[in-house]
Amino acid sequence: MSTTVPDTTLSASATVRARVGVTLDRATGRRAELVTFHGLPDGAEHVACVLPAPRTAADRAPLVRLHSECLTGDVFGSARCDCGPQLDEALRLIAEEGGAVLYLRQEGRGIGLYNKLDTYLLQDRQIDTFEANRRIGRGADERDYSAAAAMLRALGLDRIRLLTNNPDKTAQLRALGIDVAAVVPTGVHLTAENAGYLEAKARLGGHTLSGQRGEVPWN
Ligand SMILES: Nc1nc2c(ncn2[C@@H]2O[C@H](COP(=O)(O)OP(=O)(O)OP(=O)(O)O)[C@@H](O)[C@H]2O)c(=O)[nH]1
Ligand SMILES: [Zn+2]
Repeated sequence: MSTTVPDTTLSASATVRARVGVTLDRATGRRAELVTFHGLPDGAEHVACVLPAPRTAADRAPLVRLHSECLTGDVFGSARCDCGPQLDEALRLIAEEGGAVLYLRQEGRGIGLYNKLDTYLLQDRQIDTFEANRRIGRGADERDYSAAAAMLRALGLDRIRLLTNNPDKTAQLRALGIDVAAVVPTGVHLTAENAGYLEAKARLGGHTLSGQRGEVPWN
């Protein structure tokens, strides 16, 4: 699913507003910093969760996940999608070697929570996840990652390894001047309930769902 690739010349800059220490009891038990920003291009309250590199970590680009908000999956643990397990996986992997999760307030691939829930009603009638967005007059995927690029720059993370199965994230970040040195696939968190959704993402959205671990150099 390719969205509009942003123009690098429009690439916004942001600065760090606050760094707040927290312990991530649910996912890892590790200390982390929640970072807020001034000047994000879309005005949304995106937040970065930064985990320091353990002393033993190899000297390589930090691991980063762009996680789009999914209240149903992340908070309630809905099995309609794979977001909750992906977030926990990202926090675990990033705690092991250092890096950041950017928690992006892009609920429903950018259409918002109520609209996403409306599309769930359509999906209950066998309409796929992308077509359901279109049926309510919205884009299949309305996300752009300009704010994410600005956050990475403000954190000094210009060169990263990106944890994703979504090629659009990599393409957009690169167009915005972030050096994505490698792509690390996320696991495939398949359930009976999310099988159709994952199949549509692979077939229509170009997501790689090999289930393979191991990073792919990006060039
Ligand atoms: N509109 C819509 N949004 C959904 C649906 N299921 C999950 N989402 C949203 O999709 C976003 C997660 O995007 P995904 O495409 O699953 O994954 P991704 O983050 O783009 O890609 P990965 O990095 O590989 O995980 C979150 O904002 C979810 O709220 C759905 O059926 N319809
Ligand atoms: Zn989800």
